[in-house]
Amino acid sequence: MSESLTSRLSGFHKLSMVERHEKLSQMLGLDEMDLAQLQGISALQPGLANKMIENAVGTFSLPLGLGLNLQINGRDYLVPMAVEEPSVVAAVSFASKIVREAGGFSAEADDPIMIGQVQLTRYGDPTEATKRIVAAKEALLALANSFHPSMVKRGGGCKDIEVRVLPAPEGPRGEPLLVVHLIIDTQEAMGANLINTMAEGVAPLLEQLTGGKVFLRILSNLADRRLARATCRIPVEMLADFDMPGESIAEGIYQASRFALADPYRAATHNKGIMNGIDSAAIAAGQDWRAIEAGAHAFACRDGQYRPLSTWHVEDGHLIGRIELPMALGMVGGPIKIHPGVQVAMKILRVESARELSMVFAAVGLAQNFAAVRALGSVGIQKGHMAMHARCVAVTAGARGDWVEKIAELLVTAGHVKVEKAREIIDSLSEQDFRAATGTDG
Ligand SMILES: CC(C)(COP(=O)([O-])OP(=O)([O-])OC[C@H]1O[C@@H](n2cnc3c(N)ncnc32)[C@H](O)[C@@H]1OP(=O)([O-])[O-])[C@@H](O)C(=O)NCCC(=O)NCCSC(=O)C[C@@](C)(O)CC(=O)[O-]
Ligand SMILES: NC(=O)C1=CN([C@@H]2O[C@H](COP(=O)(O)OP(=O)(O)OC[C@H]3O[C@@H](n4cnc5c(N)ncnc54)[C@H](O)[C@@H]3O)[C@@H](O)[C@H]2O)C=CC1
Repeated sequence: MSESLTSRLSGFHKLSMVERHEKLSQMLGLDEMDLAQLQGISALQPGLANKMIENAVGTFSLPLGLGLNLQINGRDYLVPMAVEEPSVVAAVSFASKIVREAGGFSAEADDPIMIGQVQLTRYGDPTEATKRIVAAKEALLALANSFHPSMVKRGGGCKDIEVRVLPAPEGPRGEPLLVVHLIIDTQEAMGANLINTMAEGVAPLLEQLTGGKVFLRILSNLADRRLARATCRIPVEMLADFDMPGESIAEGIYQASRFALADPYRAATHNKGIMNGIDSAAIAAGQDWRAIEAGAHAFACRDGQYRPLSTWHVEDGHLIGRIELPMALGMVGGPIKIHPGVQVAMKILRVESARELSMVFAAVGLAQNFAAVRALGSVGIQKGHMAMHARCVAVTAGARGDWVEKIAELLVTAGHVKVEKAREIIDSLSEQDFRAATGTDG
């Protein structure tokens, strides 16, 4: 495995899957088991699936693609992406190709600090209850850490206690809410289970200190102390395309950013585009993508209005993009060391820490967004997206084998990417071609 591996794999998408495997083997030293995993031959076995979840009746597959061309902080990354939607992987690779020519992404991530919440009720006077909890901070920290001494040895564990008094919501009980936050360094883990253990562990002492009653004890997915950020800076002239000057493309991207900043209806779609990339990478890398989603959307409305997670503006002849969002990821825990597909994905990703993984995901999100808003602000999304979606349309209409590409091309040329059109094309084929195209020639 070479440190200087390049993610710039021009024409990778034109290779057959076998050729792509050969290329990956050469570059990353993947062994036969890894390749068998990619080919689905040694995919997640039912026996293991039965240990992972309840009522297991089988396993479920998704296409796995490789996001290419990514360069972050001077290092190249190949990003495995598990996703069912056409054009997502192409879009990340496309955007990353432009950004690397402009110097690549810069990214950074906070320390892995998470929040565990304990909800206290019937505590009496909130000021007095708060005072007692704050006074017992050292005892609470020691108690929390006693449930995970190995985390403390690693340099993590519960680092601080905060008390929040929140106004009572509408309803019959008028008591303000008293919420204790455990501020926990989870090191290389996403941390949910260990945080929950600590939150449950300190609850009896909190009840004893305040005379109150604890109800919920659980982590917060609004991981706003564990943010990842990525930026890119592209000379405007590099954006020229579709017979349009770079200035016009940059203007379209800037207008997309303004639209999303002003309007939650647009911001939701803008952020969906970002999550196209992040979720796909998260699924492949065995991360809890519901936790990432929940954190991202809660963070997006932190000032009271739902806003975009990324912004774009032009400065000194450069298009500047920025993204910032919570990123609670792990290199250990959950399915990460168990799922065989995740093992291969991690070999391909070559990240050494949860922080590094967070930076990669942030850059993937920004790349995905760049590709979408570049298309949306110029020729529209359908041109690039529908060209790739045409293959799914052809399959839906009954095409099989090599005929899928042929029919997809005919659909794009006809400018009519619809199942009815694909059926019409298939029905118009000679009997021999029809049989070949629909896989019914025996
Ligand atoms: C689709 C492209 C990339 C085509 O763009 P293109 O101009 O045909 O690409 P190109 O031929 O210039 O190729 C440049 C690079 O892109 C990659 N690439 C190019 N083609 C392929 C391919 N077939 N398979 C794999 N990779 C591909 C590949 O890395 C290639 O480098 P090369 O290998 O040539 O050195 C472009 O039109 C694009 O980025 N469109 C946007 C697509 C998009 O955003 N899709 C997301 C789904 S839509 C959605 O759900 C979100 C949305 C839109 O609602 C979000 C929002 O509203 O903000
Ligand atoms: N609201 C949410 O997001 C919730 C998520 N979950 C699930 O919890 C799981 C994540 O919980 P975790 O506690 O992260 O996983 P986990 O319960 O598998 O624990 C990870 C363990 O790895 C060990 N470890 C070894 N080396 C480590 C290192 N260098 N740094 C840190 N820990 C190290 C620690 O003992 C730690 O407890 C995910 O599967 C998630 O789906 C569970 C409940 C709620």
